[in-house]
Amino acid sequence: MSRQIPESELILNADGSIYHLHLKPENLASLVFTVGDPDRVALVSKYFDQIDFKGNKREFVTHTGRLRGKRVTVMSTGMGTDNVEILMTELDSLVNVDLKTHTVKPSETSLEIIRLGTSGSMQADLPVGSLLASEIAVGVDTLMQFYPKLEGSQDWSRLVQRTLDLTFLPYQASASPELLQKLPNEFFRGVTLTAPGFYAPQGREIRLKPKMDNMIERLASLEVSGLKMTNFEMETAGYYAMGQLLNHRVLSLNAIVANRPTGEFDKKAEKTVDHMIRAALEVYC
Ligand SMILES: O=P(O)(O)O[C@H]1O[C@H](CO)[C@@H](O)[C@H]1O
Ligand SMILES: O=c1cc[nH]c(=O)[nH]1
Repeated sequence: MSRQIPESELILNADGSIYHLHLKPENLASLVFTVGDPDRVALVSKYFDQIDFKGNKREFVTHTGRLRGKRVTVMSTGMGTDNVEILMTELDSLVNVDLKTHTVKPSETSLEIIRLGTSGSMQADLPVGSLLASEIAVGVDTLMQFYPKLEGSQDWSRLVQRTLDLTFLPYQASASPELLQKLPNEFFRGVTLTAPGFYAPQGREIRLKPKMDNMIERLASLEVSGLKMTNFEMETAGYYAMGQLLNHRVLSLNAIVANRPTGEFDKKAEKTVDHMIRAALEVYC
């Protein structure tokens, strides 16, 4: 008999749904698209053939339905890896924990989770309007200081730690190879820096000057095994690390809406995001 998880650790709402996501197991499909912005959920589910469930709590808005006969969920997460930790843990609990007995189920279920997010390019020749799949992500947040050590190469983590003179070791994790290999060639492949903020942690200056000079140039010139770092966003490394630890297949797709070296923002960002959504639904549904 596995450990009984205290009700203060696996918290359920009065209706039996899981604490933050406000979902019951039957509300979730095994293919889950995630977006940061709650308003983007409907921009994905409008392409479903039918929507059978709608729910929301805080920044977590969920629609579940069917597309071409396949059951599919889309949900929003808000911004940042702190939200991703909640999302991944509660999604995992919905499929791998018996919510009635508060015990881990004897057999494990693996979800397919695909992030459809926006991102800023670090490379002048990765223009706004492009689509990019994060092959590797490096998290410069401290989430993984609290979880077991990740398997696999941490070469990028050490290089980024030295380059940014960080007092802690960042973490590195990869996309699901099965999900990645299904993508058409119009998606660039890249190495993504997951930042714990949008402004100084991505080298932006409004009134406050980032502590670090030339952050974008420094990161963009790094190379490991012939790969360069390509883009900034705020969730992917959290997804990949939690996915690896919990055995779910995860892929992060990015609509490039800003080019940091050229200073350009995508005037057709909504179209670029829609293009990414349609391409992803075509491949995975
Ligand atoms: O467009 P989303 O999915 O929110 O993703 C990106 O946009 C937000 C910042 O504007 C961060 O969440 C970042 O990761
Ligand atoms: O530059 C960008 C654009 C979108 N999201 C980010 O996190 N950074």
